[in-house]
Amino acid sequence: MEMEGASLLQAVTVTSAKGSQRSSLAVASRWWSVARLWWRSGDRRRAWTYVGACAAFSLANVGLLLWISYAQNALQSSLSEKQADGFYAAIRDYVVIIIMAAPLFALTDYVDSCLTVAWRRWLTQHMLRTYFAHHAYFKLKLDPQAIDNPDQRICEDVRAFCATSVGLTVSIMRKVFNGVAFAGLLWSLAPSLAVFLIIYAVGGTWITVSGFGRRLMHLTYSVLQREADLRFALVRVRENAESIAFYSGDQRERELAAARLASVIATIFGKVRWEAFLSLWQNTYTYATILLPSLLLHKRYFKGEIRFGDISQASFAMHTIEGALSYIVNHLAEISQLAAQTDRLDALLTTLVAQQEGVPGGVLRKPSSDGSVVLEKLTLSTPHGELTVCKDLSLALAPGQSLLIVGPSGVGKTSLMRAVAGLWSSGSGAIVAPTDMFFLPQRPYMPLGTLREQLTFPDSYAAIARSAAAAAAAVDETGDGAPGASATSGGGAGRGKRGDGGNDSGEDENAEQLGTAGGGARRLAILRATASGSYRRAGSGRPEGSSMLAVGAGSPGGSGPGSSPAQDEELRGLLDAVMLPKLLARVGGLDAEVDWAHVLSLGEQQRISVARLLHHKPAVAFLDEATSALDAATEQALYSRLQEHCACFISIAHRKQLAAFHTHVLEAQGEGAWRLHTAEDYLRQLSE
Ligand SMILES: Nc1ncnc2c1ncn2[C@@H]1O[C@H](COP(=O)(O)OP(=O)(O)OP(=O)(O)O)[C@@H](O)[C@H]1O
Repeated sequence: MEMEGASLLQAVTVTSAKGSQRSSLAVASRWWSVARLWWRSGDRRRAWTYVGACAAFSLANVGLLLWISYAQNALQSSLSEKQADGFYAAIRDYVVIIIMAAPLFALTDYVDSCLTVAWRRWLTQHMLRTYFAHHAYFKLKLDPQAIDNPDQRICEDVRAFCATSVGLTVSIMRKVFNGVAFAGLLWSLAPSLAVFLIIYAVGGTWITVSGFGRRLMHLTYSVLQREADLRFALVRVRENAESIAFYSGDQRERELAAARLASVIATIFGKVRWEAFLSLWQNTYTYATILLPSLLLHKRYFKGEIRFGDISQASFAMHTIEGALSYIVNHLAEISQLAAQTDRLDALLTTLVAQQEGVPGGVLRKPSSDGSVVLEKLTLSTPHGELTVCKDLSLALAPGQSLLIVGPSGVGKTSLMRAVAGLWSSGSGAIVAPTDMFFLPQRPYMPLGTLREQLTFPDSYAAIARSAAAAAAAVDETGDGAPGASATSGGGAGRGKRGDGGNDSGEDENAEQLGTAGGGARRLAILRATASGSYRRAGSGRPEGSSMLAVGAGSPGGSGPGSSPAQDEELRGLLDAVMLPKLLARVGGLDAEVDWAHVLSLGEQQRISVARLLHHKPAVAFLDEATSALDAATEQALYSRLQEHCACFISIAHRKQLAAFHTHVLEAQGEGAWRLHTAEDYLRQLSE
């Protein structure tokens, strides 16, 4: 089916002006490069089954049409010749045709819709896998000019691409079948009509493509882009509602949305004007041939060479073939729409794949076998090289040691962390680090979900369920439910398992890097909430659990997805540890779901982030001003917890007194230079 689609678009080039040839061919090849992903994937059997069913129903449709044309011929001829027997026979045929046509047409539409939905599901899943692999969603943001609105491309453009592709390719397939089936019939009745039709359709297609094709495609692309920009402006308002309200930025944001709406409307009006011209041309083109069969055949009819019904059958055949040959003329708007959607999807996929392959060279990353973090002659710059963050920086941090990074705002402290996390790699030198690291970014991220999911983020849902199962099993074994009795593999191994667990998913074709950044290395898991409220997924993984803190019982807790008494106890303990013991009662338990980013204060969000860190217990923890919104006493209490539970941690902070909780201090000197102190030396210098 997609072959016909490609050849349709290629056919545009045959009849198009020289200038637009390359672009039509390029569109066809881009369409094919997106379409073939499914046809060649592990799901290709389903794809080809649907295509086979579509082809079978299309053939049945053509057979029925041919039958209708003969029944109509018989009906009209018998009427004009006053033959009652012939008339009743034709009526009988018509009744049978109608009885067969109703279910056939319904089934045809059903199979087309199934094909569209199955394709959309696969392509969206593929896009999501690619988008979330190797932090691609983050890297896209580094060059916002490259790809606009990836979210709209993944949701809306994929949906429209599949629907339009199926609609066009299936109807092209039917037109081809119709054209072939009726060509012989028309040739036998009126060869001159057949020759005329071919010339007419070729000329009409050429005028349509060269006059309207590129212009409409460009306008369609612009409409899609501007509509996505408008939606994005409104999403940003929703996400930043409180800040905008504090600034009283209502007027400014409304003006921005209104300006974007104006841009959408102006582009749509431009498109509508061109569509009106196109419609004028299409109508003229179609109606000009309405009388042609009668004009060409009436003399033969008057001479008695053909029957009356032959004229209407020739007319039917002519319009069927004309519909097939003039497909591009009559469907240019949809083809332009498909070309624009194809462009947007192909550009997104190409960019995502290029990001996965990475830029050759740059900072080298090596795994650390002993849990130490080592920078070897690290020279790091911003992604496009505007600024050098550090030059030839070397340091080694062994397990048991900790580092505080200090320096003025904008000097490059977070950038160093980005490099260790693998988010930035422009520069030279090497970074040796364990895979088991956990990063707390400057702005806490509160995902959608329950309090339980806030505390265990970024564990996949599957990992949460496994963790709960493991904890429950441990409770069963010991019989006392004490959290210390649950699996104690530790957060480090835990995150390794989280990655492994993802490999169980048969859906996942692209292996994703194991977790280096806390918020990013989350495997896609296909889940269903079972009737009992627990989660299940295909395949099984090793149990994962990490209960680590002494806990107090009695605070309210839920029994939602993935929960177990032991895990609930562990999570309550975490809340106590970060000094949020009353939160459970306030929000209604571990399985309460609220808009956390807006309900919790920034300091509370930061404490939830630290609880996540304690839950995961990584080999190395990174805190980027992760306690900046807390009062000094709470901050110090949290750092004391961190010292107890983390073998190695690296912090960025502006409060220099935090050096007391670290063994070393890395101080920015400016111009890419850094100086390493022991914490004691640094504190002594501060007090002097
Ligand atoms: N994606 C980017 N492209 C280009 N420059 C960037 C990018 N991200 C950050 N920068 C620049 O790199 C420099 C270092 O940024 P970074 O976030 O590391 O500073 P910082 O020392 O952590 O600052 P602060 O203490 O204010 O958080 C800044 O001048 C910043 O504007």
